[in-house]
Amino acid sequence: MIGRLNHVAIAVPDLEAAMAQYSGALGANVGAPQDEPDHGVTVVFIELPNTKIELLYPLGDESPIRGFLDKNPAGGIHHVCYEVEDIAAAAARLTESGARVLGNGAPKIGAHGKPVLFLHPKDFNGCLIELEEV
Ligand SMILES: CC[C@H](C(=O)O)C(=O)SCCNC(=O)CCNC(=O)[C@H](O)C(C)(C)COP(=O)(O)OP(=O)(O)OC[C@H]1O[C@@H](n2cnc3c(N)ncnc32)[C@H](O)[C@@H]1OP(=O)(O)O
Ligand SMILES: [Co+2]
Repeated sequence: MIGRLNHVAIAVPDLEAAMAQYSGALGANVGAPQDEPDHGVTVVFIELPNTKIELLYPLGDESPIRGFLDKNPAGGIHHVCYEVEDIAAAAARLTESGARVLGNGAPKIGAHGKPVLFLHPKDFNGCLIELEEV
């Protein structure tokens, strides 16, 4: 069911500083900040030859990553995103297996304009998983 690794997301306490590190010290191709108010984050994508890095910074008072940054003030790996062909079928299979699909269970449109959903980290070895339909 899960396919390619679409991105690895890193929550950062200072978006500009993280962008400068990736473009400067790491010499990577860093995109422009993208506000995603429906998700409570500002994202920056860094294109790599085989996947992407997604820098995450809180947007608004209700950001779902605020708690993560409170616990990890220097930042940290926040989630991994796997691609799936059929997100509804994936959600049904995962729910059937006893995994928790976060939110109201319905996919939202993510940063790439595709449906995404999230699985509770406690159900997957402490790893927050995002699925993106491609
Ligand atoms: C524009 C979309 C973009 C895209 O790629 O398209 C995105 O990726 S948007 C990314 C931001 N959105 C989300 O992360 C939505 C899903 N996340 C959530 O609903 C919450 O973050 C949640 C429920 C995973 C955690 O919320 P919160 O931290 O407020 O709750 P708790 O403190 O109760 O956490 C419960 C438990 O989980 C541990 N935790 C929290 N976040 C993570 C994490 N990223 N990775 C691993 N573990 C995590 C937290 O420490 C708690 O553990 P405990 O042992 O009980 O203390
Ligand atoms: Co993501």
